[in-house]
Amino acid sequence: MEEFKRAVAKEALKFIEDDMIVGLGTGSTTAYFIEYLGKLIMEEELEDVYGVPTSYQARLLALENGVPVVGLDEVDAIDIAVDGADEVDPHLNLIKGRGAALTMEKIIEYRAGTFLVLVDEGKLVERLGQRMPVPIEVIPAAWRAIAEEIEVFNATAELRMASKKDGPVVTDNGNFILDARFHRIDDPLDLEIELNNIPGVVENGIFADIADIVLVGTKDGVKKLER
Ligand SMILES: O=C(CO)[C@H](O)[C@H](O)COP(=O)(O)O
Repeated sequence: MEEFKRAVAKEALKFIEDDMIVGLGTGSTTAYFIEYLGKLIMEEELEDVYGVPTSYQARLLALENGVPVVGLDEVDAIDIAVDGADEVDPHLNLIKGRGAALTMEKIIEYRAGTFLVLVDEGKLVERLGQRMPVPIEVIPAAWRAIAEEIEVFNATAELRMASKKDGPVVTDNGNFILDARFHRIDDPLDLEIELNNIPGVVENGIFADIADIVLVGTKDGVKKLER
């Protein structure tokens, strides 16, 4: 799997040109991309490329690897955003947010000229929710009420607990994460909108209709899927 991640991260570099503003995703696959991007910038093979991080993780990695960072409010536009995903369906709808960075990821990726997704073939599914729950970022005070309300969608939601901290995961925005398992997701776009209509929901991890290109690491090399 690490080999596939490195392969798609390398392939993603072909999409980056001088003078680009690049949205920097979160997770282990994007970490390779940030590392390789930093190398090209340090070797002056790419000039005037700036990264807009989607998380503290992406920001720290960018700084560590020599990718200059700017905030979303400092740029006029984002040329391309590069990020991983947890599931990809045949229409290139995604589930994201295992790393709890889904809100900033969606804010940046929605606005990118091109949204490029990097996955290995194990992330391809016939239907979203087949393997992974849908992460939902919620205002802390509302977590229990929202977890109960989500049952209306034939789903169960669990508060995500931290592993190196006592208590729940707290996102970069100071919120909690609910991981919701749906019996069946027939219409990802509809569910994405419905979930965001619940008061107290900040954002959810369904990314319907926004991925432009998905690079898939397979044992036969990197495959390109386009919408
Ligand atoms: O959505 C994410 C973080 O919020 C990640 O992009 C997603 O979980 C994929 O991560 P990885 O590349 O480590 O498998």
